[in-house]
Amino acid sequence: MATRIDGKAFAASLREKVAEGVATFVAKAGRKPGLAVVLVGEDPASQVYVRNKHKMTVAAGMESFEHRLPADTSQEALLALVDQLNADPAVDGILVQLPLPKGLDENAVIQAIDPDKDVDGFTTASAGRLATGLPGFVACTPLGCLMLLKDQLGDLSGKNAVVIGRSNIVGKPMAQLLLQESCTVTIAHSRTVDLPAVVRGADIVVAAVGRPEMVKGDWIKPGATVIDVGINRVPAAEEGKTKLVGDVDFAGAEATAGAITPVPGGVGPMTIACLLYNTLEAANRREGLA
Ligand SMILES: NC(=O)C1=CN([C@@H]2O[C@H](COP(=O)(O)OP(=O)(O)OC[C@H]3O[C@@H](n4cnc5c(N)ncnc54)[C@H](OP(=O)(O)O)[C@@H]3O)[C@@H](O)[C@H]2O)C=CC1
Ligand SMILES: Nc1nc(=O)c2c([nH]1)NC[C@@H]1CN(c3ccc(C(=O)N[C@@H](CCC(=O)O)C(=O)O)cc3)C=[N+]21
Repeated sequence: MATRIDGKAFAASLREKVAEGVATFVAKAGRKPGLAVVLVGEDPASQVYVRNKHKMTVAAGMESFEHRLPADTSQEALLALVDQLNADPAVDGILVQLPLPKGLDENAVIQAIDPDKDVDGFTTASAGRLATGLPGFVACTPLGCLMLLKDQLGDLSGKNAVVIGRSNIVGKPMAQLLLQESCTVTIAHSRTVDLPAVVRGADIVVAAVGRPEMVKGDWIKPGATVIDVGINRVPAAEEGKTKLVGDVDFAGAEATAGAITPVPGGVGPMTIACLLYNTLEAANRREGLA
C-alpha cells in the first residue's frame, strides 16, 4: 500500500517558511512584498481560487492587490493594467488568472508581464530561462510537484520519469525540472502509442492530462512515485452533488505505487504555496536581497 503524500500539510509548512522570509524582508526593505492578482470575468472556479490566493497572501504577511475586471474588458484596457502593475514599485509579483474570457488574447496579455514579476512563470522569458538553466521563475504547479518529489525521494538522479501532458504551464516545465534533476525524462501526450507500457517503465509518474482517472492502477510499476496534477470535477454518488478527482485512478494506483498524491489535498495546495514562495523571491531579487 502506497504512502499518501500530504500536499496540504507540506504546503502549510512551506507557507510558514515563506511567512518567516516575509518578516525578514519587511525588516530589511521597510515594506511588504506585494502580489497583484488580475481576475477578468465571473468564472466561478477562478473566483474561488482568487479568493484563496488573497487570503493566503495576507496570511503570509504580504500585500495583496486584487483587480477584478468585467468580462467585457477590452484587450487594450487589460494590457494597460498590466503595464501599470509592471511600473508599480509596490508590486513584486503579477498573476493574471486564466482562462481569460473569450475575445481576449491570453498569450499577448501573459507576454506583457515583466519577467522579473512573472511569479506564475508563464512568460516565454521564464520558460526560456528554465530551459537554459538561468535564474527565473518556475511555474507554481510543476515547482510544487518537484518539491513533493524531492521530499519523498531525495536525489532523483537516474530515475525514469514519465510526464503525461505537454502543456506550457504544467507538462513542459515539469519535464524541464526533472531533466535538471538528472532524471531520464519521457513526455507522453495524446499521440503516444501504448501509454500503459510507457508508464510501466516509470519510477516517477506525473499525470497532467485533464481526464478523470485515466491512469489505471495496473499501469503503475510497483513502488513508483505518482504525482497527480489533475483537477477534474465529476458527478458524485449522491444525486446533484459533484466531487474532485485526479487524472489517476487513486484506489487502483494506491495498491501498487510506493507513494502517491491524493486529489484534493495533493498538488493543488502546493500551487498557491509556491506562488507565495515565488513572490517572496521576486521581492528579494528586486531589493537586491536574494
Ligand atoms: N493542481 C493545480 O494547481 C493545477 C491543476 N491543473 C490540472 O492539470 C490537468 C492538466 O492541465 P493542463 O496541462 O493545463 O491541460 P491541457 O489541456 O493544456 O493539456 C493536457 C495534456 O494532456 C494530453 N492528453 C490529453 N488526452 C490524453 C490522452 N488520452 N493520453 C495522453 N495524453 C493526453 C494532451 O495532449 P496533446 O498535447 O497531444 O493534446 C495535453 O498535452 C487538468 O486536470 C488541470 O485541471 C492545471 C493547472 C494547475
Ligand atoms: N494564472 C494562473 N495561474 C494558476 O496557477 C492557475 C490559473 N491561472 N488558473 C487555474 C489553475 C488551477 N489552479 C489551482 C490552484 C489551486 C488548486 C487547489 O488548491 N486545489 C485544492 C482543492 C480546491 C477545491 O476544493 O476546489 C486541492 O487540490 O486540494 C487547484 C488548482 C491554479 N491555476
